[in-house]
Amino acid sequence: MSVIAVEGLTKRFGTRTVVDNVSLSVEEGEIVGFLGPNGSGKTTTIRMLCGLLTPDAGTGTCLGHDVRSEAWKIKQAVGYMTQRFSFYEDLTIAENLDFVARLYALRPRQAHVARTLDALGLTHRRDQLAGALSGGWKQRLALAACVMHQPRLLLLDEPTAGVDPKARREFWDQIHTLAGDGVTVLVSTHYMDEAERCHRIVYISSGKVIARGTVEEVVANSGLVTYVARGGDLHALQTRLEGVDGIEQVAPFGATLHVVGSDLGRLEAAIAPYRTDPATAWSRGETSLEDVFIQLMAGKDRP
Ligand SMILES: Nc1ncnc2c1ncn2[C@@H]1O[C@H](COP(=O)(O)OP(=O)(O)OP(=O)(O)O)[C@@H](O)[C@H]1O
Repeated sequence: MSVIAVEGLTKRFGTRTVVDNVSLSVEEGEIVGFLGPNGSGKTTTIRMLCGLLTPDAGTGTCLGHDVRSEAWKIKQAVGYMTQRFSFYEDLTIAENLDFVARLYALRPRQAHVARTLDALGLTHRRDQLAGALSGGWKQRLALAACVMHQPRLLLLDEPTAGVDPKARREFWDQIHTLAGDGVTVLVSTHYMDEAERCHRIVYISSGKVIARGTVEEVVANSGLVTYVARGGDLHALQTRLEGVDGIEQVAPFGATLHVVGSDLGRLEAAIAPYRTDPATAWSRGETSLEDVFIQLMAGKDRP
């Protein structure tokens, strides 16, 4: 049985439908990335999955519990990390975890706290005040608090926002270790490198799922083709290429310019006049996940 199996989840706030007919199926041990622009409905979907919001329409289960009638069972069973983890800044790491252990009525409490500190590499910092921790260590404490009751499903809402790359890398190593032990993870993120660390991704826009699959599948299904220009005055070239028929995106990447279109023939025709400049070398490039997301976001804005 899938760990998450929901169909047609819908949520309205007033007259606005912010989650519109979302279906998701996630298997044990899978890490699924949940992506989409700000306000697209990721948090609202996650809150329906963890039993904090009742869907206006749709059915399904999380960890085998019904999302409508057994929300209280889901709340106890999942590990949910909110965008803003709140903890007591004037308590130490160990004291914060002890408090969480009380909330979940874990016994023996000290053993649960010690095991979690150890698993998350927090033992040597157990007596540090939470308020004095750097962003990365705060996130690690947040993860510790959400895994201490050993949930089989983690719902993580932008867990690494504002955290430096090294701490994000370590955080993701922890996520993969947990998944290796069979824990299932649904994680929302705006970071492309994090999307690439997921087994699968689901992209939501205006409350609707508009792309899903492995990163390779999502890139391939986008149908986008990319040329890379190198050398010469790339800034001037960018200005000239923007808005040219057949070219949908022009973006600098380091010392190169990525030129993206959705039709190879039209893209090649569009760049042909500029390929005569000997200062600039052109080659076919890999379309990036970021190119695809920019395209998906642009599509949303079209009438
Ligand atoms: N309780 C609420 N009442 C009214 N509108 C809400 C409520 N919660 C969320 N919304 C609106 O629903 C839409 C979706 O919000 P949601 O937080 O689910 O998006 P998100 O994809 O998580 O965004 P972000 O990436 O910025 O976190 C937004 O327009 C938001 O303002």
